Amino acid sequence: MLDEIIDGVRLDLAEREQSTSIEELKVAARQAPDALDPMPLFRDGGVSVIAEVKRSSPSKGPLATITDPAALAVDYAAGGAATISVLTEQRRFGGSLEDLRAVRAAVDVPVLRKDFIVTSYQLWEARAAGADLVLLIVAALDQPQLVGLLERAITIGLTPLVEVHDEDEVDRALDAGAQLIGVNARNLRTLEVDRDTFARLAPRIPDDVVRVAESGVRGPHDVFEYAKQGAHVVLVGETLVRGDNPREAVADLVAAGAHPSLHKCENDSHGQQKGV
Ligand SMILES: O=P(O)(O)OC[C@@H](O)[C@@H](O)c1c[nH]c2ccccc12
Repeated sequence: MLDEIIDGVRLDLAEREQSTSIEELKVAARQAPDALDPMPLFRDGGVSVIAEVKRSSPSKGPLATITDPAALAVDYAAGGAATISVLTEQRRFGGSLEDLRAVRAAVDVPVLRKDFIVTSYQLWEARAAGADLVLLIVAALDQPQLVGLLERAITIGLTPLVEVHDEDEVDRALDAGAQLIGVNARNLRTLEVDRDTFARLAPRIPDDVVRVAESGVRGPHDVFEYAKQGAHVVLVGETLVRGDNPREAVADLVAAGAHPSLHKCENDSHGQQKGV
């Protein structure tokens, strides 16, 4: 599935490159407000929630009718989301840069461009649209591409969230210098979710790196479990867009990640709970 998605992404990209030059994007990026840094909040005890604006998925088709992505993002932020993720991939996820711009204009928290990034043109697009973070998927990139895009993202002022799904990808992310690593429970090749992925890979990620547990979070219980396994951040899409009160749903997830028994001083060096 990943290769097909990326083929589509490249076709759409070629079209946008026809209408907007990278120079134009650089001008727009310089005019954008300074990027926000999400890292201090992510490192700040408790478990932060990244709430995602997600219209469709390749595995499930349409998830929800989101008529107003900005209003949804405002609800997420009111519920305590530390960052809003916006899917901008069009063909399989039904997203757009328009959604990203609308969300950016509506909230004060950092915004993540969630897409299949393969060229620096997309990084400039993200910054020009007001994004603060970008996703870089290790499985979609060879090592020189990953290193190049990661360094370029940082130069542009973007915080890269580097996504991994197995041991080898964790090592590649660390070698590239990633400071923010997302473990995706969903295998993007088969689209299957395995919630044990995070627990397996987390011990490989050093404590000074921020660990994000991505995908398959059904509710507060999963946040609590991921927190016990050493997650600093959880990224949640489907559960939030399908529910009927996104503000409360985010607040419940935030509360689960702030549970007193998860307090940092009770954690050992891998963030695993001691004796509880
Ligand atoms: O809807 P879920 O299962 O809560 O998952 C959210 C997010 O992790 C998922 O959308 C995602 C993770 N990595 C991606 C890469 C591309 C597109 C989408 C994703």
